[in-house]
Amino acid sequence: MTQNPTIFIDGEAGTTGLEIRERLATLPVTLHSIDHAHRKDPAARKEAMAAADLVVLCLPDAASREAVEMAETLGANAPRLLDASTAFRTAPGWVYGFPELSAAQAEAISGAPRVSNPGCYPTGAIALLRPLVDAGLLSAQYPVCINAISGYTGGGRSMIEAHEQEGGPAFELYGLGLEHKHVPEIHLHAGLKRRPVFVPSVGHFARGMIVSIPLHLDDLNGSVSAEDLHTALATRYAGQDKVRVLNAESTLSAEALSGSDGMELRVHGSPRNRQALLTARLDNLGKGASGAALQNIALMLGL
Ligand SMILES: NC(=O)C1=CN([C@@H]2O[C@H](COP(=O)(O)OP(=O)(O)OC[C@H]3O[C@@H](n4cnc5c(N)ncnc54)[C@H](OP(=O)(O)O)[C@@H]3O)[C@@H](O)[C@H]2O)C=CC1
Ligand SMILES: CC(=O)N[C@@H](CCC(=O)OP(=O)(O)O)C(=O)O
Repeated sequence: MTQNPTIFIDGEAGTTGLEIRERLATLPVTLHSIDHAHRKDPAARKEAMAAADLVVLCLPDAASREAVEMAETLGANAPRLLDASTAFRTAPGWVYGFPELSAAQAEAISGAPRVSNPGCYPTGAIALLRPLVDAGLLSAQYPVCINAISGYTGGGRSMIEAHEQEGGPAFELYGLGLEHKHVPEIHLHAGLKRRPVFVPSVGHFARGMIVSIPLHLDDLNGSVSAEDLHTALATRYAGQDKVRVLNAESTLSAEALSGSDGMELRVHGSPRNRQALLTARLDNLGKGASGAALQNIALMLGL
C-alpha cells in the first residue's frame, strides 16, 4: 500500500490556513502540524517542511518570502510549494494556480514545483476578462474599470476582530490610492496591456464577494452584443464544475455563495443603450482562497 502524501500548512491557525485544513479532510493526505506554541519557530517549521511532500504557505507576504527561502535551504529535499499570499503571483518560476485560466493551466499546475494561489478579487476579474481578451472581443488596450465588494474575512484576523468585536462600517471603499496589491496580478493574467482601475470595498458581512466590470459595447472590437460576451464565457468554461456561466439577474446578493467553492459569472446588459456589466460572484474564502487551494493541492498531488 502506498503512503498518503504529507502536507504541512505554514500559518495553519490563520483564516486561510484553517479553511484549507478543514477542506483537506476530503482528500487522502496526511497533515503534518506543529504545536501552536512553536508556529513561528524557524527550526520547527523547517523540520515540518522537510517531512512534507507539499507545503501550503498561508502567511503574510513577508513571512511567505522567508518561508520560501527556508524551503530552498533544504536543497534536494525541498518540498513543492503552494503559496496563498500575494508575494509570488506574478513572479517568474511560479505557475499561477487558476486551473480554469486556459486549456493548458491545470496540467501546468499539476507538474509545477511552485504554485501561487490566486487572490480573491483577481479570481473574479481574470475569470471574466481573460476569455474575452483571448477571443478578441475585448481589446487588451480597453480602459478596464473593476469594482468589487468583499466580506470582511478578506482582511484576515485583524479585520475580522474589528468587525466582530467593535462592529465595523456597513460599507466602505478602500484602496483609494488605486495601488491595490491585486492590480499587477489582474493586469498580467487577464492579458491586459493597459493597467486596470480597481476599486475594492468591504461590507459588514463575513464572507462573499462580487466583482463587477462595466463595458461600453461600442468600444469593444466589432459590433459585439452582451450575448456574444455570454457565449464567449460559456464556451470557455463549458464542462468546468467550479466556474458556471449563468443568465443575467436584476439583483445580486454578495453573500449568496458563502460556504461554496464555486463561482458564478454573468453578463448583464442594456442592448438599447449598448452597455454591459460583467459580474463574478464567489466566496472570498472559497474559490477566492481555500477552495482554489484545494483544487491546486489535488492537481499537484495527482489526487
Ligand atoms: N483572507 C482572505 O480572503 C485571503 C487571504 N489570502 C492570503 O493568505 C495569507 C494569510 O491570510 P489570512 O489567513 O487572511 O491571515 P491571518 O492573519 O488570518 O493568518 C496569518 C497566519 O500566519 C501566522 N504568521 C504570521 N507570521 C508568521 C511567521 N513569521 N511564521 C509563521 N506563522 C506566521 C499568523 O499567526 P499570528 O496570528 O499568531 O500572528 C496567522 O496564524 C495572506 O498572504 C493573504 O493575502 C489569500 C486569499 C484570500
Ligand atoms: C477585504 C480585504 O481587505 N481584502 C484583502 C484581499 C484579500 C487578501 O488579502 O487575500 P489575497 O491577497 O491573498 O487575495 C485586501 O484588499 O487586501
